Amino acid sequence: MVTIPPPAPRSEGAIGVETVGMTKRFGGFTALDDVSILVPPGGFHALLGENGAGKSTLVKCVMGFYAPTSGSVLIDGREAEIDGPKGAQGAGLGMVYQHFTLVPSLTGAENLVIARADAPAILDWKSERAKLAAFMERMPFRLDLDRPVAELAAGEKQKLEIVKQLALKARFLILDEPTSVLTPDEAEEVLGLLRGLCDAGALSVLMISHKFREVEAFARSFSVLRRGRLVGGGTVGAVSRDDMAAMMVGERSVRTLAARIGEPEAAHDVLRVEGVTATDVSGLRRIDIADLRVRRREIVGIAGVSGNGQKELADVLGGQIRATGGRVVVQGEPYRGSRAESRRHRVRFIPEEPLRNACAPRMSVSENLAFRAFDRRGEDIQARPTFWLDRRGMGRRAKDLIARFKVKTASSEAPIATLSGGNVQRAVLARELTDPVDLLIVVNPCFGLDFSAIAEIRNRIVAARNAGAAVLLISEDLDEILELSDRIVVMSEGRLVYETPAVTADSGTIGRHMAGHH
Ligand SMILES: Nc1ncnc2c1ncn2[C@@H]1O[C@H](COP(=O)(O)OP(=O)(O)OP(=O)(O)O)[C@@H](O)[C@H]1O
Repeated sequence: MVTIPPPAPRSEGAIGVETVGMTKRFGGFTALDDVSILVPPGGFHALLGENGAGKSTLVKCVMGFYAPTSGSVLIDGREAEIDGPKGAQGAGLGMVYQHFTLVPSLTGAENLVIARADAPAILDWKSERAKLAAFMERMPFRLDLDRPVAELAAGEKQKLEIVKQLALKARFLILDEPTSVLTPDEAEEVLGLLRGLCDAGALSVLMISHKFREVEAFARSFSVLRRGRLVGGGTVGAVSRDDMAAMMVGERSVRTLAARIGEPEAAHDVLRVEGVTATDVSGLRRIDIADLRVRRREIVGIAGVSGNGQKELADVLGGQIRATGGRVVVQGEPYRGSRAESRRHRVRFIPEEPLRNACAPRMSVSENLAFRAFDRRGEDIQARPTFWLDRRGMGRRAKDLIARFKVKTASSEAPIATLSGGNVQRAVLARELTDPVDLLIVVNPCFGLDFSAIAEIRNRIVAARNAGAAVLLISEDLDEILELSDRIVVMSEGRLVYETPAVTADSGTIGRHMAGHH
């Protein structure tokens, strides 16, 4: 038999990438089990799966962050030895993450130059600029490279991340939920441009996404992972959305959103923010909140494009930064977000990026679940303090919460940082939502979660409201705000600029206020 050797590698244009029998074990746990996926040159392939399905593990094996337990990566049909991120870059592979990796204080041009592995110690800016200008001519993205990254909107930053990878000569790009920080319009633009590059044969894309709409609009083919195994896939358009969802979750049914029960109690303000002014650490961003009230049994949704002061408002309420003026009042008393005050008024705060902001990453799931009550007698957080850690009690409580909130973890003693993003989120919600709550403050609670986790978490928020909690929901996801809120307030440039009851809300009007047209 004559075997035909694969064609000699080309030095430009899209490359095809294939994983063959990829398996990755962490100790006794198999995160990835014999997964073979092909992205042809110029392909746009979506990788779907619930939180913890193994998507990140697969792409980390491709990028050389992890050495697979077995299996290999083929590039244009040839086996590739990728021994780390530098090797991946040399092989034409690039990755764009959910969160930005740019240096905020540097301009776009400076970021592009320092990203190069061969960046010289002393730069000849004139020649670098000329090279960059020539490179940008060939890009479909228009970007102002002279502005510091900190001043760019999220969509611009994401474009710059992509341009950076293309400048590093990526011919196969992995995108890990690239649109989670973008407005719908920005997402359309960025994905449309990438699809254009694929169609022109300049790039191949593998995109991790939880958004069916995006997958249907931009990807050509898809694969679905479930519990580390490849369980389905095919051509986009040939499979219905329901069938894709069924492949992701298997036999389980997904809950639909629980109904809101009872009316907000107009006479009972739980939270009042009165004339609060504050400035972020950089001193660049200022908020000025004239009057915000959240009542018992009410969800108030704060809508806004990322970076319009939502983070600073959350930081004031969470006690991370001090207000420079005005006051926050909870249940009629001044409130500064201390642990004692939050315990007394039963305030729970779920910040965004919970692994970074609400967990000790290297401590176990069990210890992280015990943060609220570890120094109290028994399991009641209102109880008197104790000096001894009750490890057995902590373990019992952790196992119970893990089961009730369906946290997927190898064990309650595993470091919480080893859990997938969605499962960290579930663990934090388990900790914050088990005891009675009077005021719940949540920031982007479903960021990066799959649709069944989203349904579950939104249900928990509505259940807290139905049980009488006042809920302040700060979210960049307008669909989430529209779905959950009783009342919607738009935040723009540090101020609350528009308010509407959710029943009569018009998303077009809200969108215009979000975009700064008041
Ligand atoms: N370094 C590690 N050590 C131990 N277990 C790990 C490690 N990294 C991942 N896992 C486990 O492997 C499984 C797959 O995780 P992975 O991050 O690949 O999921 P994912 O599909 O990307 O999820 P998400 O959508 O939540 O990001 C999870 O159960 C996770 O706990």
